Amino acid sequence: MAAVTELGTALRALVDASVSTAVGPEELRAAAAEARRATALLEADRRPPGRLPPLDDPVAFRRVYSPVTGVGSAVAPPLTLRGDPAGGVRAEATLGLLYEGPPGYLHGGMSGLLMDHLLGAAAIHAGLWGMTAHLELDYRGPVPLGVPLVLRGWVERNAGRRTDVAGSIAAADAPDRVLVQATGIFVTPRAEKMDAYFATVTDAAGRHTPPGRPTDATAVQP
Ligand SMILES: CCCCCCCCCCCCCC(=O)SCCNC(=O)CCNC(=O)[C@H](O)C(C)(C)COP(=O)(O)OP(=O)(O)OC[C@H]1O[C@@H](n2cnc3c(N)ncnc32)[C@H](O)[C@@H]1OP(=O)(O)O
Repeated sequence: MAAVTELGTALRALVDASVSTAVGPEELRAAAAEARRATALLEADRRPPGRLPPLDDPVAFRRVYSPVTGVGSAVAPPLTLRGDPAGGVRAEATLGLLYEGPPGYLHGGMSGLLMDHLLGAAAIHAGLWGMTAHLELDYRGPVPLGVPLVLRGWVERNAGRRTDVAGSIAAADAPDRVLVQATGIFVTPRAEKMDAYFATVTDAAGRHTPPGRPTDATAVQP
């Protein structure tokens, strides 16, 4: 885990530098050569899609390469999710130029990614694992880059396999002024869909590890 985190941290610094650098073409080409060397090192042994990395824990929903929370991911902020005393889950983040949409502000699609994850995590936190069936966002104000943000997700209601969830993004110093408001419907797939989607998913040891067991609400830190 330390090595995965070390590489993820180094890659995030690299990616951030690559989108904010003002150096000339010679330095860019030298950096590209270094990046290709690192890629060749990592390509020596790769896993196929559907086989979880050894450090993933499907019961705790630990995904080390998640594009949102993965400590080993170059593109994840990465967010740390916590149980919110006000209900649901929350995370704090300060996002950089990698995620820029309008100059100085967060790309709207990135808000969608983050909200999808927060809402899904809120459902899981309540013991209601499901896949995103519907996600709707209201963009009420641009989300600034380089400023601490607070992201929240909470369950509104549940009926059978369907869970209605909501969430928000706001600046940490103005948490009541919602910049992005999200609502979503998460559905636990019917059994035949679960089988069709996840029949071949295994952990690193080759054991079948489909997501979504009823007790899977364990990953949020207190
Ligand atoms: C706290 C822990 C930390 C966790 C960390 C990890 C967090 C990870 C977070 C990751 C987050 C990211 C997560 C991701 O990225 S999930 C990836 C993106 N999502 C998908 O790929 C899902 C694709 N869709 C499907 O496979 C199916 O449509 C599903 C499985 C969703 C439903 O197919 P299924 O055949 O099983 O369902 P059903 O048709 O019997 O319907 C059942 C009920 O649902 C209602 N319904 C269905 N669809 C809609 C709709 N569009 N609007 C409104 N309602 C809808 C429907 O009316 C019915 O309600 P009712 O009539 O019974 O009342």
